[in-house]
Amino acid sequence: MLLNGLVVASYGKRYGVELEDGTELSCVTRGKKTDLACGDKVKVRLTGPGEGVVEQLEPRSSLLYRSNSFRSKMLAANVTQAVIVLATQPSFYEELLNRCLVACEAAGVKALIVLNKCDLDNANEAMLRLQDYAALGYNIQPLSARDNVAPLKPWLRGETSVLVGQSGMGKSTIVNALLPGKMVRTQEVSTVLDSGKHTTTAAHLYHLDAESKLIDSPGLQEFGLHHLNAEQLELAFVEFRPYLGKCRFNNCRHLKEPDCAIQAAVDAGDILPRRFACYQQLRQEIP
Ligand SMILES: Nc1nc2c(ncn2[C@@H]2O[C@H](COP(=O)(O)OP(=O)(O)OP(=O)(O)O)[C@@H](O)[C@H]2O)c(=O)[nH]1
Ligand SMILES: [Zn+2]
Repeated sequence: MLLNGLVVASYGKRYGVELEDGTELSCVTRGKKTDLACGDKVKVRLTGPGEGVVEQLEPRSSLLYRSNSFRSKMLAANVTQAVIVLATQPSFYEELLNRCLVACEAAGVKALIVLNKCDLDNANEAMLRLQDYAALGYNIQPLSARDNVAPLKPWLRGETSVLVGQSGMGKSTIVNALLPGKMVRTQEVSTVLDSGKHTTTAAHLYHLDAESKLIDSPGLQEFGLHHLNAEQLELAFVEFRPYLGKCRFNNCRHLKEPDCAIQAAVDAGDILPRRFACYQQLRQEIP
């Protein structure tokens, strides 16, 4: 008999799968397949007490992943929104923010930018840096998760959100504040220590309420986008869209080609040079 399940934890080769009655099974996949992500809907077969095997994967409404030339890593499936966590200190890498935004656009997932640690005194300066992203249409929520996580809650209602961000930005603090009493990350460290593994490979899905889910993913240091093709990449820069198809060459890469409409928009001040530079760097990573 096959049971409906939701992947709520991913530890490399093992998955935590929650059944409809709320119980959680420790599951493996058939053969060498390890292509499941937190948020995946699956069908499982019980193999023993608390154990099962994943037999089927349901179609996904979205899949967020990152990749370099060697491998790709799925971050979360069936999410409606990514919450990109930045902080006033340590200062965030704008390139990583852009890579996250591009991944969201390519996956058809909304992006919310959270600027955490706004209690620190360089908050205004950091908010100013983000105004350019507000102008592009992205929502930005200032936060001081250590003091009060309430301003984040309305954004999460009714959504399946994945938290992404560099280490040290405050993701654990946010998750713990949203799920008081669970001490989520701390608990994870101790269970994983037993197996001698690092915590950083595990992602977890939590129910905030009946309609809202939150997936906590390990801290990112890099965000490769090797899985995108040239067309997906240019479309993922939202401000490029009005100019696409207007270059002299219809296969223009917007790198050094003459009569490039994107370059012209940069020169006219309609596209930010920082975003254009980021595009060019990503474009060079694509064959
Ligand atoms: N001032 C201030 N510090 C905060 C805030 N939120 C988190 N911190 C601190 O920032 C540091 C990093 O926070 P974490 O929540 O561990 O960061 P993280 O993003 O989960 O990091 P990883 O676990 O490495 O992914 C800790 O010392 C927190 O106490 C905040 O709103 N204000
Ligand atoms: Zn061009």
